[in-house]
Amino acid sequence: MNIKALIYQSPALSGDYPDFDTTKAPEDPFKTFYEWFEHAVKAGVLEPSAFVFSTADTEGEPSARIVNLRDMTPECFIIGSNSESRKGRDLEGDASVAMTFYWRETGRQIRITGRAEAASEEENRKDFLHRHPGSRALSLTAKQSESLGSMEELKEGIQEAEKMVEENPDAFKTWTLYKVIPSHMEFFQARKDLAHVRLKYEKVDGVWQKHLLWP
Ligand SMILES: Cc1cc2nc3c(=O)[nH]c(=O)nc-3n(C[C@H](O)[C@H](O)[C@H](O)COP(=O)(O)O)c2cc1C
Repeated sequence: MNIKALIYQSPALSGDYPDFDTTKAPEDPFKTFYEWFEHAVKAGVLEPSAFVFSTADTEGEPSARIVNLRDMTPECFIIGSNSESRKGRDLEGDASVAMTFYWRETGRQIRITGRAEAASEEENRKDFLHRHPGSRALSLTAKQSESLGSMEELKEGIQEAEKMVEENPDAFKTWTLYKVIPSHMEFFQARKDLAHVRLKYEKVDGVWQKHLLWP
């Protein structure tokens, strides 16, 4: 097994990348995020809403996984998950999070750090009811990240939950929206000549400031 050889067979950062003119970047990083997201959708980036969501427990033990962005407001990014999962438990003890998007097709990375807050019960209930019945049933099994004995056990759990959703569509337990309020956002545009462009926004005294970073 020679993984190094395989790695060298797959060239990194070799696409036909768009320009990122930082002199025209908006003052508000949420606007930059929206522009980049819209560009990703138009450029045919696969699953642009999937990103790495990192948390840590109270001992500082890190943990990261892919989740989907569900929405964005002028102040926050919104994800949905199970409050009893590892990330849910981490967030109860330490609200610090990192979000990392990588869009291979456009050579773009976005890094966001900030704090996550759980939405109100009413917001969670509304969002839960908008979900696909299958996703609703899965989240009602409410055991995300616990050990699973077999795939049969999962199927039975889902069937039971489907019944529960049918009988009481208002039933929701642990489905939680988390709002990430960012303090830092960095936009990285890869370039073939390796003069990658990095623009970092930082919130200082409530005002976004931006500056370039060495690649
Ligand atoms: C493409 C993709 C999208 C996912 N989206 C979500 C999501 O939006 N919410 C979620 O809780 N888990 C999502 N997952 C599952 C998580 O990666 C993870 O397995 C799960 O949330 C348990 O993580 P935890 O034990 O660290 O809390 C997704 C997985 C993949 C591969």
